[in-house]
Amino acid sequence: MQGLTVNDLWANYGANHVLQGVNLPDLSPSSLTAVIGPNAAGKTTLIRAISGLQMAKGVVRLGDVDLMQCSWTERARHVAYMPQHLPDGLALSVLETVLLPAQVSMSPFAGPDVALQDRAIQILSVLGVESLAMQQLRSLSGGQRQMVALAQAMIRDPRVLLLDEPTSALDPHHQLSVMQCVRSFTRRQQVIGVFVCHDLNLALTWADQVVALHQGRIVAHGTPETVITSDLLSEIYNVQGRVERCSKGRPLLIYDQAI
Ligand SMILES: Nc1ncnc2c1ncn2[C@@H]1O[C@H](COP(=O)(O)OP(=O)(O)OP(=O)(O)O)[C@@H](O)[C@H]1O
Repeated sequence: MQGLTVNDLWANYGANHVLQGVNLPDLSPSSLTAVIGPNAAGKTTLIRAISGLQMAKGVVRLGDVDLMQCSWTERARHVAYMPQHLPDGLALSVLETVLLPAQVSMSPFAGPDVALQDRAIQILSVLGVESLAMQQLRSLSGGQRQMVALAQAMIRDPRVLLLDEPTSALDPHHQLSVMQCVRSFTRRQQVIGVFVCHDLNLALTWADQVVALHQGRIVAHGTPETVITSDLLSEIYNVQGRVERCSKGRPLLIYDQAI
């Protein structure tokens, strides 16, 4: 099985050293990992560095493949990144937007790929937004655009799926359906899933493991309940809080106050 290895990863914006030797635990196929941490901790930079969109130094390997040495196209075949927001001003329909990255490597003279279009519709339908297929992207709400961005990443059939706050604009129903969809996609296709989130209850509920990033360094990793603790909340978020059990026995994070 082709696990993802990230070791000693460094990235900076000028004098701002955003990632300072990040070592992730081994990320295995079919697993879902949440990256948590306060604002400006470096979470987006980390997953962009893994995808190759952000310049970085260090080790990023997928099984035997050294992703740092791959061409951009080869890296993009292995790794898909879903941004927090799709760029504004794209004069494309939803279907065209979803198909765009999957068609980049095709000849401009190739006819329409019907199988790919069917697959795009099928992914939109799993996300519950197939009725939007012919609408213009710029006419959609923030939450609808977020689901289109997810469909765009999924259609590429990546080995690694990197999601930047995939549910931040979604209502509770769509948060649940998107996370169910992501989890079944990673398990069924043996994909390595990584999502950045600020909603720690989302991490407690959906992640197999959690990585906590603070000031560009990993300060904790492990199962959700071993990482998301009162101590961690006060240490990196300056918040007093606790993990309780709901009536169904599931862990639930309660925030008491800012410190
Ligand atoms: N394009 C950029 N140019 C310069 N500095 C940047 C750029 N993008 C991010 N930074 C800086 O890098 C640091 C880490 O940013 P990053 O977006 O990775 O953090 P984050 O943990 O994802 O934050 P948030 O939770 O607020 O989204 C911040 O100090 C930010 O100001």
